[in-house]
Amino acid sequence: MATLGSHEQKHKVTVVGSGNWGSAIAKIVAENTAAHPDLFQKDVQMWVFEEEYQIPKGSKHYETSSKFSTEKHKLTRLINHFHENVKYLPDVSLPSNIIANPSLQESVKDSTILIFNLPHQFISGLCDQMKESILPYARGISCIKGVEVSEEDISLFSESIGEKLGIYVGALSGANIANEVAQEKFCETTVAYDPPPMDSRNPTPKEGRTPQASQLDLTQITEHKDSKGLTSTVRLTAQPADLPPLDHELMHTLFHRPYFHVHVVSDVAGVSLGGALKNIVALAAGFVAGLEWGDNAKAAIMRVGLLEMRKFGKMFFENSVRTATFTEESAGVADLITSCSGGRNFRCAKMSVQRHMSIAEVEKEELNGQMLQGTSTAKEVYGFLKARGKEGEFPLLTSTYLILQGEAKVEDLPDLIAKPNLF
Ligand SMILES: NC(=O)c1ccc[n+]([C@@H]2O[C@H](COP(=O)([O-])OP(=O)(O)OC[C@H]3O[C@@H](n4cnc5c(N)ncnc54)[C@H](O)[C@@H]3O)[C@@H](O)[C@H]2O)c1
Ligand SMILES: O=P(O)(O)OC[C@H](O)CO
Repeated sequence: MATLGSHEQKHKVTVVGSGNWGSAIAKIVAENTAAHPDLFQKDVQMWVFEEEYQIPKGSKHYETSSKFSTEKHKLTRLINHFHENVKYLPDVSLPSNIIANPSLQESVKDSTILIFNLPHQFISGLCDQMKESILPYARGISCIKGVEVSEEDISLFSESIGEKLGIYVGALSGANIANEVAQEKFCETTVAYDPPPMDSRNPTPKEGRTPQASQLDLTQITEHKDSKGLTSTVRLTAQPADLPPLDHELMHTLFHRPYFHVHVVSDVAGVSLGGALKNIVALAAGFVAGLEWGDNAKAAIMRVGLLEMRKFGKMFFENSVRTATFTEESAGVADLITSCSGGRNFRCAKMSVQRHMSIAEVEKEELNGQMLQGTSTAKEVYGFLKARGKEGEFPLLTSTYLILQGEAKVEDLPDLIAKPNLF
């Protein structure tokens, strides 16, 4: 338990996102804010992308609550009434101090800790919508497993969210299938948090805002090495001294549970890349499982996949990534193993081969609104590699994308990964 002394102010926590993992993480942090009233405000805001939902026949609430089972209701209303995310994390009780909120601006207001947890394709637009509503000294953690890619560049979501919002953002990733975590089955995770040091001798007001006097003193330009090793200047606002310091110990206190063991590290690039790239490898593992090639074939895919993940980190994030993260942390090899065993990417890829259906059709049929991240990440990473003529150096990542596109066959995977020059 953290003993951080007594502080006048407490951290307010918001989870931006309420899907399968968003709801499970909200459960964890709400348990911890309730357990540590010296550090945190008890209530946790959870921003919900509002939709109408009808309790399905067969669900336990269908029999007991006729008011809600006969027609559609707003998902926020259902979550706050039943203390359960009936659509995205059904049959798991959520603590009553989680407040489902359909207003993004309202839910992030006054929060000192923002946890970003939603499918990666939506985050950029949401940052624009919340920019003016957040505290300048908020800090963030991205639980998003993906990378932001264009043909010109690749960046970590922690960094791109941080740049858009003008705050520091770390990352959380690990071998964490949400349903298992929510049922409080033991697992580990990795939190990466490494904010640039603030120099209290050099305060600089933040442009474009009208800061209050206390903020004026705390905002400054600080030198920072980004995940590509480039030194840039960032404007950061220090948190007020009467808030508990947001350091590794506090991060541990916020996320650690008896069933959810947290290791806090500084390698944001390694933790983020592990979470993003393993989703592509899990698709490939699902493809060979769909052909019933057995565990040895899957192990071969995972071995090659892990090597390509490490190589990708070395090649494009050489100055920041700690390659041992891929083999030593939950966010690396452990996540790869669990994702290639029971993850959604693995399961849907396997079903697509078995049923001779596209993976998008399987996703729609099986996931009830949850979203695969591997398919879009495979496309984005392929585009990035191809623009650099590097696709042959990552034969597994490349062939997985070509299989998704119908341009290669699963049966050819052994040859494709053995002879990279085929690309
Ligand atoms: N589910 C898991 O087991 C798991 C575990 C660890 C990490 N992750 C990662 O966590 C992240 C979030 O995944 P998840 O499982 O919570 O999501 P999910 O797959 O359950 O996605 C559904 C969510 O997307 C939201 N959504 C739909 N349309 C939207 C829109 N237009 N704008 C904003 N939101 C919209 C829905 O409201 C819902 O909350 C992903 O990066 C994923 O890879 C997932
Ligand atoms: O279900 P997936 O494939 O999105 O994977 C879930 C988690 O990332 C596993 O750690």
